[in-house]
Amino acid sequence: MSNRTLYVRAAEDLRPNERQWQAYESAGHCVLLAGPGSGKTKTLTVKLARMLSEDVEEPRGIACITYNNECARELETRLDALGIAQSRRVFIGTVHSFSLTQILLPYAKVAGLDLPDDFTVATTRQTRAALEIAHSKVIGGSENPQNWDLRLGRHRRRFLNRSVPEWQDADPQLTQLVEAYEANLRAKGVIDFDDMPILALKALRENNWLRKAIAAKYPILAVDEYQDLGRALHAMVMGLCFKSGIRLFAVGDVDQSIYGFTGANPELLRKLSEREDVETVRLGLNYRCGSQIVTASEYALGEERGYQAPEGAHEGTIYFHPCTGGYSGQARYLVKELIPEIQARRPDLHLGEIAILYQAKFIGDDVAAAAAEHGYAVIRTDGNALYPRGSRLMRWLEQCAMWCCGGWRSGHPRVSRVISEGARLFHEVIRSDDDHLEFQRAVIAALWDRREGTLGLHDWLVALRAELIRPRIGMARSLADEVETLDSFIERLGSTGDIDDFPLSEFAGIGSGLDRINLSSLHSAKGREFDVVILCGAEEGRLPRNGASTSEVKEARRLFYVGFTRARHEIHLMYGQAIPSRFVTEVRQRLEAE
Ligand SMILES: Nc1ncnc2c1ncn2[C@@H]1O[C@H](COP(=O)(O)OP(=O)(O)OP(=O)(O)O)[C@@H](O)[C@H]1O
Repeated sequence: MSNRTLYVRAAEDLRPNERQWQAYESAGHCVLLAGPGSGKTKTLTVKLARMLSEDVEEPRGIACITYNNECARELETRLDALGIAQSRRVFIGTVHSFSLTQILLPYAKVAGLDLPDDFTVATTRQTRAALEIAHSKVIGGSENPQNWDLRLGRHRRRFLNRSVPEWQDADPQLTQLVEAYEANLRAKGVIDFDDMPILALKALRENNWLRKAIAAKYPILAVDEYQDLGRALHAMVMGLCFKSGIRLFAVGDVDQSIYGFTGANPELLRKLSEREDVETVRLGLNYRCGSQIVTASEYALGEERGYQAPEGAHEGTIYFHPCTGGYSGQARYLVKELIPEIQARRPDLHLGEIAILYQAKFIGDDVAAAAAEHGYAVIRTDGNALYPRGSRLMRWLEQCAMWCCGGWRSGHPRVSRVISEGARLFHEVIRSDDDHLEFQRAVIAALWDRREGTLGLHDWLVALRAELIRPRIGMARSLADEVETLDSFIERLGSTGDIDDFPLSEFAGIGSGLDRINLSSLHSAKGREFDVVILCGAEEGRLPRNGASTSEVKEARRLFYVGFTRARHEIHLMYGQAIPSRFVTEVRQRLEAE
């Protein structure tokens, strides 16, 4: 099927929804504002496919930016279904990777950023060391220098323009710490994560030709999850879209803003939508959640938004589970009683359609331990996951594993896909057709001899690292931190590591995810959907936290709302019976009063 047929067919779903169709037909800057499950991402992806085919001529393309690697992963999957993959014409990724790969790596030198020619991305070890040295110089004392990490980041993101007097005056000690820290990084020839958008913005601001160059390559910029993207991206959008002619298609929801602690400000989206030169479209239907869940979601948010389920939608059910025994008691109840009960009631449901969401990773530890004890396979997406689920390198290795464990026979995934994704990952070193051919041969040779699900994952990864990754990584500057992720995972699997080695087939299963329960932090569940959502640890002290300020309580409430609205058919709220979260209590009381 041609790409055009794919998106034209997908667009037919949008046609009955007048407002989705309006956004699909928009010709200028467009901002789509809407609640959970309203089809923002769906409309964005179909519109993107259309714009790529009808509005942008080769070799020009489209850049699509989203909040984190998880969201980028979701977008890539959805665009893939429309026949669109990352390519020279299509950028899909975070604002950090856009800044690094589209602005800093190609243009840092000519843009006068004063970075060493061969700068790379700092590893965690390097950033920690740089902070330690800066701390001993500027602050001193016996406290842990890493305690300053959050404040340091916030200060850097707050002052995107350092030529204002407040940069020196607002908090002189913190400014000195930032300057010493950055000087230490530069002395090592590296930049860190926060540097990426900050330096990219600086380069764009100071070089009109650079804005034109980006506009020439990407005449259209799409942004998903705008409410969480922070001030640097907003400033880039202002410059690129409203001064340099790039057309904007942005989607977001102020009520789902959950990254205030990193400096995101939902007001920026509101302001954008109020501009006269922007067509703002608001969607009102929630296609994801059953009608009861849609109604209750407004109780969860504590605001009336008037969202509705489409006519004929299923009802959906909200369950309350007061528990005893702390988080481990909730985890035991969950795997011993609740999940078996759901499986008995709905024998056709894949475990991959169930998500257990929580606010803190240590709750995930309890759930993971209980699940392991009862023989449930899980996929974790939180700070204690085996490896960061958003890692592009690990994701590619998962695909390689799927190919070795049967994909070579079934075509899921196809070898051409494994090769093209790998080539994109190593795009800095695979430049010519010959490079590509050589890479293709190396991938096939490395995987062909290892098509056996019972192989130990540790040795399999060590071999692929040696044959495919190490020979290319030296020149792939954008992948330095990814390799650190792989190295530390291999170390953890090794004989002195803290996790037992496991068979390749299990690793491949992580890639496909069908028969594994999803364990995820509430933050990482953003943008995703599941048939059954179990929100555990929904209690006072945790959601919201003890001592939370008014704005933190509001953000905790939005986080609860995001978790609540991931569910299609069932949402289960689980909490210590003596201390249900005030948000749970409100949902319950308002449902009882109906
Ligand atoms: N017009 C439509 N007709 C039928 N289903 C739709 C339509 N629009 C969206 N959907 C379905 O609704 C669900 C939610 O869509 P999507 O994930 O795009 O919403 P969203 O607004 O991005 O959600 P969130 O903000 O909660 O992440 C998806 O399963 C999608 O396929």
